[in-house]
Amino acid sequence: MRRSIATVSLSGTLRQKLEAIAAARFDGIELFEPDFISFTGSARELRQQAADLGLGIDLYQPFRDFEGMPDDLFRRSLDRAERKFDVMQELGCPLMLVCSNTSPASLGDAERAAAQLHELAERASRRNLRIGYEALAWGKWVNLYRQAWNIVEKADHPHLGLILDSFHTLSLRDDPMGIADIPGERIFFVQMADAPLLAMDVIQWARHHRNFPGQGQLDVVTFFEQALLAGYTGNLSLEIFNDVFRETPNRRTALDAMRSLLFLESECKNRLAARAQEGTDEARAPAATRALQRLDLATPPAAQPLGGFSFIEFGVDEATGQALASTFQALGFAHTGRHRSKAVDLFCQGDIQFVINTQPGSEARQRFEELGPSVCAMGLVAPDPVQAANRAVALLSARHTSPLGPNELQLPAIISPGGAVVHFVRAGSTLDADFVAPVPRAPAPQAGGLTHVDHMALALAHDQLDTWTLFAQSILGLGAGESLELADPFGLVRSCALTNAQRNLRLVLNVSKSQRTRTAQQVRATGRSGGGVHHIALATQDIFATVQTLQAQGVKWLPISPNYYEDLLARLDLDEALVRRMQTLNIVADVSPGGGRFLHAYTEPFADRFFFEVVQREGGYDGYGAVNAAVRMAAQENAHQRASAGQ
Ligand SMILES: O=C(O)c1ccc(O)c(O)c1
Ligand SMILES: [Mg+2]
Repeated sequence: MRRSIATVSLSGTLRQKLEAIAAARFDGIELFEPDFISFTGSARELRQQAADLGLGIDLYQPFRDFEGMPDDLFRRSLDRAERKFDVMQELGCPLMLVCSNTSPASLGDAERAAAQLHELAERASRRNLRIGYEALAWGKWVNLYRQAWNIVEKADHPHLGLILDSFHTLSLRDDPMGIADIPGERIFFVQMADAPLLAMDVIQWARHHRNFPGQGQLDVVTFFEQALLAGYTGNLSLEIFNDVFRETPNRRTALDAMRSLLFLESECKNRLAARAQEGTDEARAPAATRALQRLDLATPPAAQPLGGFSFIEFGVDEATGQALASTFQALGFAHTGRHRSKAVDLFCQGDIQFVINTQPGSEARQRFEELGPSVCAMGLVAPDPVQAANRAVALLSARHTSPLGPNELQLPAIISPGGAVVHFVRAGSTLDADFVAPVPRAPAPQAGGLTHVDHMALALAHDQLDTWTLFAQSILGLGAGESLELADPFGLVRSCALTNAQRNLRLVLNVSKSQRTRTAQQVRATGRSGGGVHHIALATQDIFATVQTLQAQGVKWLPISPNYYEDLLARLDLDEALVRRMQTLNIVADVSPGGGRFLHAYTEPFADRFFFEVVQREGGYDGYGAVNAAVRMAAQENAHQRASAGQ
């Protein structure tokens, strides 16, 4: 299919937008009229620039408030259209988008609307142009694709067809299932947009909060599959009005855009293949088969069920490495290995492997120079690591190869947004082969009963959230969970959780909505890349024993206000003796309606950057203790102020 994107979706001047769109290998653009009006060159020059970049100008949009007008206004609009047709011919653009009328002057008479669109299509046909009619969710009379299709059918002109936009249909919770019954050749264009579910006015939602498929919560796969079942073979296009995209570097946005289309195509292809084979849907099976035969939908290697974190690697300098090693040992990690050929150390506890990399000149070290102490790489368990990396590359991740020492294994790896390396490793494999027994630097600590990494939380710059969400969904196969706003003493932090179906790989993405929160300060401190690890949560089956043991080894737990425990007693039906024990150990709690319970405690931050959390999940608890985040952030701020005052 031809892949295109509306110019409104990206930041920059029109010229810069075209360059970013071409670099991401799109076939064409939807030219958003305001972008053309403010363009400094002529239509012919734009046509040439686009052609030089290998881009077609596939759609001119939008043409507003046309159909269903009183006669005098209709005549004036025809003149307006003829002028736009002149421009389109100069641009070499074959199709105009007419969106449903929002004018108070318009009349709700479908016959009139059809007759007027017929006339417009007739005028367009004289110049070999075509008209596509789109239902806007807030059109005065026409909001639904069925209404728009009804008018297109009535108008009955070969140069008039329907334009579908997933946002308008799905935002109104209209049923897309009827789309498959529309003749595919009468659908002239399909615009795709996803969006988070927000309770707000639909115009505001549409003009500020759309995002790419795979970044939101609308069922865009079902929508697009319906168009394919209808027999649609035209453009697969993105039209995204998004306040953050307007300021995000447009090369990244364009790559995300292409990734989202490849992902959408492959998801639809899987659906169609299932429909064609299973015989579960007799009525649609032939249409699914035809669509698969006709279309060259993207086919990345299949998604795999990833396991959890195999290892997490920290890139630091020697001094920070020493401090981190002490922290790990206090947390009950044994120093089990020294790398054969590099300044790299391995610390283990349960199934957790932490790596400290201080190798001068290494990428880990470069990352430290750029970001400060952070996670530079991680290993994720995959049934077939090579295929997992190949899927990521097919979905536009950069492949990563590291310089190998003697006898070292090359793990398939890719670069995640922001630059950390993601390695894929087989279940049960360890890093031991690359490491030898270290010279003991300190008496071995007592293990703290930590078993595995429960989740990793990242602090991201605000324009990285959508990029990360798409990466996590399309490449790591995670699904979006709760998205919450948490109150820091100096502003709100949005926290979005993602997890896989097996619940053994969990990520939390934090973005500060204020410039003044600790999260925002940490993100700023990481410089250009904007973001890094925020905290790492480690699981235990006995948090009381763990916290006590680790405290005795020097771990400093974040002090929680006594008021918190009084509130806990009032709020939750917890045993008082239990709560008092929690209080002595600074353990906090959450419960879920289904009877699940979450007990957790936070360490004081490491180097003012990230912290560790110890967590105990019980009874199917599936969240992250977000109710306690405000208390945690206030406690961190108090600790920070105390530390600053003490200096
Ligand atoms: O917000 C708008 O006005 C607008 C214009 C054109 C479109 O295709 C659309 O989906 C929305
Ligand atoms: Mg649209």
